[in-house]
Amino acid sequence: MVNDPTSQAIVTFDDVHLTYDGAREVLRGCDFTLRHGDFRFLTGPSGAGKTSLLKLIYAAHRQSSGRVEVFGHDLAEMPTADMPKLRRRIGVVFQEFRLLDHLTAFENVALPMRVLGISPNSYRDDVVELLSWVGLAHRIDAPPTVLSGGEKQRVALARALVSKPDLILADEPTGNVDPVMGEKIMRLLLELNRLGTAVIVATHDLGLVRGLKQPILRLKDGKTNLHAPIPDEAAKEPAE
Ligand SMILES: Nc1ncnc2c1ncn2[C@@H]1O[C@H](COP(=O)(O)OP(=O)(O)OP(=O)(O)O)[C@@H](O)[C@H]1O
Repeated sequence: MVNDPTSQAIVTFDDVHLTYDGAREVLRGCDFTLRHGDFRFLTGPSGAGKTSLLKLIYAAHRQSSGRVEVFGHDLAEMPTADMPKLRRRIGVVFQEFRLLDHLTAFENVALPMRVLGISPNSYRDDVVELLSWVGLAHRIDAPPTVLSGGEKQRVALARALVSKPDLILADEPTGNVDPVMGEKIMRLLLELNRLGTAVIVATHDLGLVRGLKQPILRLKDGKTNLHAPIPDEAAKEPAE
């Protein structure tokens, strides 16, 4: 098993607690491991802490106690100067998109590559292909200000994928799109996962989760529990 990439932990949570403003404890002892090639749906009621958990992995928040390791690094020990390097390996699709209004859709998707100083010749085709794939070939020169919520969401998804990250964190990536596009986005994430990318998708949409046959990390009462995939015929959330 030495150097077996499938055994590599990408994310490890060890008794992780998170309290906002010293008052409400959102996470109350989360323990889980995400390994190379894993796909997990992260489910739980609104306000359960799904976005907060993803933000801890991305080092956008710091846990109150416990240990968060990403790519083998203890984030509490990691110098701030090393954070950009870690984040480059993570593709994020957060609910608030964070697109730049003065750039076109193409430029927004290309931005992570530009920031890395990569020559446009080596990513231009990938950006065009990704935008076509998410159904936005005709909007390539449009700024976010003229795009719908669903279109912005798809630009954000393309931007998260362009650098071919080792880990994708997607927060409700199908929240603003119609069911056909939602299914297409999920199939793309599954395909990337099959190619080796670890993926966590936070979602309320149990209709989408059902039938995709992926394990579920259920967040309830501040704790995570791993569940088997929901079978096609079942529409309910997994029982505790
Ligand atoms: N920066 C913050 N400061 C204070 N409280 C916060 C902050 N971010 C989130 N919260 C609170 O933490 C709780 C969990 O929020 P979070 O967004 O992580 O839940 P969620 O499961 O992603 O919810 P949803 O499914 O509605 O998006 C909520 O009660 C929220 O109000």
